[in-house]
Amino acid sequence: MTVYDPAIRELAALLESPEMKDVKPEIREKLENILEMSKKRHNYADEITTKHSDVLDQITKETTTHPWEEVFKAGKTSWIMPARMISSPISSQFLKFIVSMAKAKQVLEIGMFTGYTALSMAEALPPDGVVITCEIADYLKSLTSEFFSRSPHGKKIKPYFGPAGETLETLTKEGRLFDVIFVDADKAGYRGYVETILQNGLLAPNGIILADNAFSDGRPYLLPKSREENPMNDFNEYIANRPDLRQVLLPFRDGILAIRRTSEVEGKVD
Ligand SMILES: C[S@@+](CC[C@H](N)C(=O)[O-])C[C@H]1O[C@@H](n2cnc3c(N)ncnc32)[C@H](O)[C@@H]1O
Repeated sequence: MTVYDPAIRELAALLESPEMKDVKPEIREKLENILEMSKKRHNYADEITTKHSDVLDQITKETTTHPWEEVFKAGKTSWIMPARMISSPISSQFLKFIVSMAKAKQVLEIGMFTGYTALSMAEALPPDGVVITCEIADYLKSLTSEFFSRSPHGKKIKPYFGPAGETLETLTKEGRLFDVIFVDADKAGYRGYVETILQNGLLAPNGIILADNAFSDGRPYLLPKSREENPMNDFNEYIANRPDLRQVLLPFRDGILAIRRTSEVEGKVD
């Protein structure tokens, strides 16, 4: 289980630390209970949320067991891709809700990895719907193509390989318009991606942008707020300070910042 809340990680570390040896047993027990309650809350959300499809389950398991370190050592990737980058059943279900509620036909994803969220969103689209997903790592071409071939929804997914900034320019030239945009790639790139999306008119009327990892493991509210050291805070504040946008930070897992145009959120009166 990935723990995203730094307060819980701190508590777990404290319980393992030598400082605990002088602490009264009843206090230790209370602290252990607090940690347990947090795990139970997390597990309860997983239990109650609708389970993901069999193919998404296979992708999750095979991503976890994939030999990422060997692949890197063989020079096939430029870094050891951490399996923990894959999203969870809760995020999968949430994305499916948004795509279906938006009656989306055109979806854009920035950051495909092993295709878990791309396939999740494809599962919620009508037969003529499309998920365009951007990915920089060529190694993932054959892996994801094989994963997508296992699902009837896989044919709705069109991966574009290369740096996402360049792909956004290509998509602009192609005259694309997206109803739902899920941003889940390099954190330092988020601000530029969203600026390009809005400036180049890639977001359809009534469209929504969802930016994953808005909490970035606690960095935005725990680290100094400079742009270089804290790109996720820089992005979150940039969005929060734009009067033409409305946003809500959904505090589940590592946080998702949902963004819409102000004119499409604020109601009118006669
Ligand atoms: C967090 S993972 C995406 C996880 C995926 N959305 C999921 O939930 O299963 C981020 C991915 O973005 C890719 N990436 C990083 N920088 C990128 C860039 N500049 N352009 C395109 N893709 C990039 C990485 O290679 C990685 O596969």
